[in-house]
Amino acid sequence: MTQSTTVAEMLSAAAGIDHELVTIRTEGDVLTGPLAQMGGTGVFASALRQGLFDHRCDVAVHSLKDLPAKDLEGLTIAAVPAREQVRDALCSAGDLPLAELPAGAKVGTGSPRRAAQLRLARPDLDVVDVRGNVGTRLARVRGREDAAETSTQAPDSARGDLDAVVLAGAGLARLGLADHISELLDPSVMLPAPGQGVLAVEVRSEDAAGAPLGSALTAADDRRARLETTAERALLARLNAGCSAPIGGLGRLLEATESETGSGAGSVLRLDTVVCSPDGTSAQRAEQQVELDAGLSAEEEIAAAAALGRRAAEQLLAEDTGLLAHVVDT
Ligand SMILES: NCc1[nH]cc(CCC(=O)O)c1CC(=O)O
Repeated sequence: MTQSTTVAEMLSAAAGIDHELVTIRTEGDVLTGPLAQMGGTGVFASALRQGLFDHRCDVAVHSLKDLPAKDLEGLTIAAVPAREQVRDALCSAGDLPLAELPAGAKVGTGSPRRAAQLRLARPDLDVVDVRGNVGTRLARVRGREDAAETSTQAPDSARGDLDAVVLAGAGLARLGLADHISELLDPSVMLPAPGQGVLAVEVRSEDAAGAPLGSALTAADDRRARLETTAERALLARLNAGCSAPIGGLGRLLEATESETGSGAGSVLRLDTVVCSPDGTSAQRAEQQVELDAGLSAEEEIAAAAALGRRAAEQLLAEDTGLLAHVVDT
């Protein structure tokens, strides 16, 4: 609701039109139990997409990370606004960083990707499955019991029973809860999910260009976020993996002045990836980059970003350590 309000206000101001917020409950909101066992991708996205097809709404606002990596006929991701905080955040009792959590500390996450990387970094931790919205998860941390929204008070048994939780920094930032962050985890320790921290504004394809929304959508699209997430999602698509797979991927656009290639005025798009065994005992990594020539058109840049994601996937598949077979349908 917070994300959708932000996007609705931005689009309606840019297009000079009114808007109405349409609330759609998704399976991901309603079903309980581990997210990883909910039958794969789309638990947050499918109901919103049906709302577009049914004309119950004209614009759907997703967390890009929750959208299946393959395009859906008839719908277009017409805008990818600028990325929020991309890192995962540790929220701990006493504000301890990950390295200083006591041995055996109970750390909550519902994400196989976060669980596996936590175990890789700290095999001694007790990683606990948690669900619920951000406030409910924060309230599981000792000393942060008051973080739960009053409307969603969890039972006492599920409050203050953990030493820490790991949540997306972006979600905390968007909800004004960033002061609960004890440490933003470095991507060398915890690679975020492909698409993390980025919203996807989806419309029926025939509405993507032209009045009244076309130019407002174009203005809302951020080149950096578009390129980085195109590479990240191409990785997932090529691996046939969804957001519940223990796979991290982070694209980074390094502008000409920051990139170390020293050639031309182009920028460099870099993609770091990790595939983890679900138990967090092993991991496979691939790093790839591509130079984006200053003369490329927007379409050519996007095609190069998608090729980068596929190349990283091919590298992971070629190395064939046996790990991928456990986490995706290859
Ligand atoms: N899977 C749920 C989900 N989808 C997007 C976010 C966070 C916001 C974002 O990454 O944009 C979250 C919650 C979380 O991961 O803690």
